[in-house]
Amino acid sequence: MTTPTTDATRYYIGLMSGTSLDGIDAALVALEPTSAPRLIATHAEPITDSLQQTLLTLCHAHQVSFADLAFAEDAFCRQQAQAVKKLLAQQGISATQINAIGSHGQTIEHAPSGHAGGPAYTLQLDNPSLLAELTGCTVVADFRRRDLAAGGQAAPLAPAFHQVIFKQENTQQLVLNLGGIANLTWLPKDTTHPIIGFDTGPANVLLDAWHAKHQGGRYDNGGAWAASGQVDQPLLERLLREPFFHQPPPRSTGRELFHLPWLESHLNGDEQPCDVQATLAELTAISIAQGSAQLPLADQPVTLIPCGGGAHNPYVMKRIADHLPHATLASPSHFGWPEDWIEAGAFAWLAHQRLHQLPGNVASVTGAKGPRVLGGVYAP
Ligand SMILES: Nc1ncnc2c1ncn2[C@@H]1O[C@H](COP(=O)(O)OP(=O)(O)OP(=O)(O)O)[C@@H](O)[C@H]1O
Ligand SMILES: CC(=O)N[C@H]1[C@@H]2OC[C@@H](O2)[C@@H](O)[C@@H]1O[C@H](C)C(=O)O
Repeated sequence: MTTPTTDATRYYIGLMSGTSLDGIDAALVALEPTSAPRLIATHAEPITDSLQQTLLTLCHAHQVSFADLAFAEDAFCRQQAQAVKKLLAQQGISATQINAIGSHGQTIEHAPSGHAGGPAYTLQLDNPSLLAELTGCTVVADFRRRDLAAGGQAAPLAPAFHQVIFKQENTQQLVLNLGGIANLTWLPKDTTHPIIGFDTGPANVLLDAWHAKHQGGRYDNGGAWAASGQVDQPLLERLLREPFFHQPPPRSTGRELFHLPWLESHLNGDEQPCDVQATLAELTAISIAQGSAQLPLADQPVTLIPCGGGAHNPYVMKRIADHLPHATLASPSHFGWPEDWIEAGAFAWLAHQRLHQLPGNVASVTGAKGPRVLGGVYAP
């Protein structure tokens, strides 16, 4: 992360806070006309327990007051600004050297097929006007809704960036993001096939929630608790009946489907908690394997690039590797992108795409009618 920059270097900051609600990731990225995006520096701003609770409540609320929404948005935006300021201070860079911040915002609800017959929507809590004011930087935000307006799922958006940073000639690659939700990006060997990418289902969102309920703390470190349990096969089969797992791509999902009450509605009540955790790890692995089986050429050798916080969970990674015997693992760090910084990096790159009037989506991934320039620009 210390490669020298040149005069033509353009700095962007990507801000991402995902479904795990664990923190705001800020990535400083150098984008030069002739080379691949480079990660220069990073800062993770933890989301305080109280803001995490507020956001969780919003995600699962049936009714929300405007005042609560405004309170959460303001608190979230101020933590984003903190993240930017710390990143800049750490690098001795001024706001004027930043071309733009790409702000994903916090997804509160994602309903790409609408709800109860209503219009499709995806809702990210974000206040790009305030962020521009607090940081003095141009902010690009609202990346998902243009893809949705063009008939797409609005997610996942990272596949375009995966192609930019990972693509190698004559190699079939599968990028796996193990966040709250897991998603796959298939980068085909040749250009006769389009890129495919989709959410496969829950990953840490359920593992974290079940662990918090029974063990406390934010996550099952290393998957040790899951490893102490036995997979409950009948429970696994009941969970796998969920129609989302059987949908063809394009598909995307979130906390609105995969939450603790969803899990609890499938329990008999006599399960050992550690066995449920082992079953959730297995559900993550099997739904990824089933997703990969939906891809063309799925049984041929493939390079699997694991990203996201779940890549730090050796138990889940072992279960995935066992279900994908044709895959050879390659660390994203070999490509200059450590696993925890790819999504934030993607939003820096998406901001650059927006400022240059270039498309941010991949229509073959999201199902949109075509490539679209994503996001709105907020001047400093
Ligand atoms: N050492 C570890 N052991 C087990 N799990 C871990 C470890 N480190 C991180 N994780 C998991 O990774 C999660 C954070 O992952 P990440 O930051 O990729 O999620 P996210 O970006 O919020 O999700 P999404 O990609 O769905 O938006 C934590 O909540 C935890 O479940
Ligand atoms: C609606 C939404 O916020 N979706 C997230 C979530 O987290 C992982 C997965 O579900 C992916 O679809 C997406 O995020 C990444 C950054 C994406 O758009 O590629």
